[in-house]
Amino acid sequence: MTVAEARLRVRGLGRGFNQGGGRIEVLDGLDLDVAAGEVVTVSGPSGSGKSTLFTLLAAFDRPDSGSVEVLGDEVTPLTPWTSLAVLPQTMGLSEELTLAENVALPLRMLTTRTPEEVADRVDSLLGGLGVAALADRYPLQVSFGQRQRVALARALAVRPAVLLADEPTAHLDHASLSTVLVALRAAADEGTAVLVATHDDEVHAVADRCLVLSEGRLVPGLVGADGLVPAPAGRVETG
Ligand SMILES: Nc1ncnc2c1ncn2[C@@H]1O[C@H](COP(=O)(O)OP(=O)(O)OP(=O)(O)O)[C@@H](O)[C@H]1O
Repeated sequence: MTVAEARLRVRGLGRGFNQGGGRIEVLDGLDLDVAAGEVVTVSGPSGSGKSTLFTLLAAFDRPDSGSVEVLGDEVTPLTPWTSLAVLPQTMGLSEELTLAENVALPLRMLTTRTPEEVADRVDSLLGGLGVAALADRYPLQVSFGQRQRVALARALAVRPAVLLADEPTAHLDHASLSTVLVALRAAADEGTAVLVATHDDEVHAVADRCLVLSEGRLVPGLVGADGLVPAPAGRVETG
């Protein structure tokens, strides 16, 4: 993958923590490229460092070493959602706004769409994720899984260059899961580079590459619902 092709480019990422009088290096020279149009999954045993990695990729924390770039620019807390949209496990929806208003917010703030165009995009996203009927409710008036899909709609609203999604299917039934898989795949097909932390075999199945966090680096493979399994031939490449 060339520099121009990689929308998300991570080099030599390092992060360690002091623990019990010693120090553990959770990420140790991690490299990763994700190109436009790719869905890449990251899995790993509990404690392998997935949250640490996503926290650094989203610039919620600073690495000890290495770099994270989106579209050639170092990621910072000010990187706009049009470049890097983040779907954290906590989702971060505004409780004072309806679900439709939550999805409309980044469109209003970051794009020049007319109110009608914003409404159309919101309808389309909520419809695609099966939550259109809930548009006028507030986040605390819907289920966790419904909030999760609205948060995904909001993250995808501005067609970001890169989407980071942390366990986006963790609380979904099969029908809801399917809508999320379709939305992730559609976002990639429209050009977004999608990186998903997941242990869900159905997410692995729609991914272009599956990577496992092991000893502080990403290697081909996946950790699914049944634990660590070899990567399916032909679908997994190096990070
Ligand atoms: N702020 C911190 N201080 C000390 N140690 C930390 C800190 N944050 C994470 N760690 C340690 O770093 C390691 C990786 O943690 P992390 O939360 O990234 O793992 P994970 O793969 O996301 O785990 P899980 O799947 O259980 O959520 C763990 O050993 C954890 O105890």
